[in-house]
Amino acid sequence: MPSLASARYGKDNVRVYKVQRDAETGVQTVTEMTVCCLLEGQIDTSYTKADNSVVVATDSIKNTIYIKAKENPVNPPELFASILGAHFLATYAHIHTAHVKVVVHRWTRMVVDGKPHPHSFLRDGQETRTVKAAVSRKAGIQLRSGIAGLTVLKSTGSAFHGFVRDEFTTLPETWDRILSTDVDCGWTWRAYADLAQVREGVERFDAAWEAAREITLRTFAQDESASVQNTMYKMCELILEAAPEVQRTDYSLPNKHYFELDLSWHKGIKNTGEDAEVYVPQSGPNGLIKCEVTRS
Ligand SMILES: O=c1[nH]c(=O)c2[nH]c(=O)[nH]c2[nH]1
Repeated sequence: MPSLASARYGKDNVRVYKVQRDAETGVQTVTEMTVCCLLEGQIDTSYTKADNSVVVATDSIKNTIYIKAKENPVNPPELFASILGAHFLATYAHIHTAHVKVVVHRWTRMVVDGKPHPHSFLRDGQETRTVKAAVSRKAGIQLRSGIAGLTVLKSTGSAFHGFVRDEFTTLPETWDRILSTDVDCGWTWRAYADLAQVREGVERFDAAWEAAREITLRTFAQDESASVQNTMYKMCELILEAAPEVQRTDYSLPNKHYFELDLSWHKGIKNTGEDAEVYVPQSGPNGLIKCEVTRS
């Protein structure tokens, strides 16, 4: 006998833009985000018995996202995701969990003639700030904040040697290589009982995002990397140190390989080892290294 093991539904890819205008200074601040909101609860009969009386239409969920963005601050995204999730629980008794994901896209203020421009912005990279909120009657508000799509490269200061060598190994050891990755990292907060607890000390969220970003970039640049594994672990440790309310940190890092190229076939050109200058960036396969670090 089949039974519905789990179910959630809602609207994905809801694109929202909000502007804040400072009447005194004329300075405008913009936020662009993509929101996904999925509901869980007593909705089984909509799947098993064609009972739509338990369905809040995904179109209504989309409308709610716009209304809540108008009524409330959209920054920090942790607060907005919590407000949105809490709304669905407060409004619909049969919904027990709202899963909200907010992806904030970069609009960085332009500097023109050396001055920050009051209303012009540029997209400086595909990096996003992310929040996943699970708002539930049982567990309160669980938040995982993160950074995705932050592409970095260092041209030296990275090694990889001492790994297992056996009959499957062709990779030479290296004491100097290129290291490049698209950073996907996250930090999971202690559970908050309700919206009031999220609001109280709300500045913790921007502070942690700034610290995590700074720690990621500084550690990537300054660490004499023994491996992706070791460098990412150092980043996790530092984020836990910087944000006391964070319980767990995680990284998922592709190792984007740049292969040396033997050009000796052309007039004996030296382009390997110490003479390597022209490399071949690889699109795949790539390493993929992940970890989660918690407080012990
Ligand atoms: O930092 C690395 N970790 C690995 O596990 C690995 N494996 C590999 O082929 N290259 C690398 N680099």
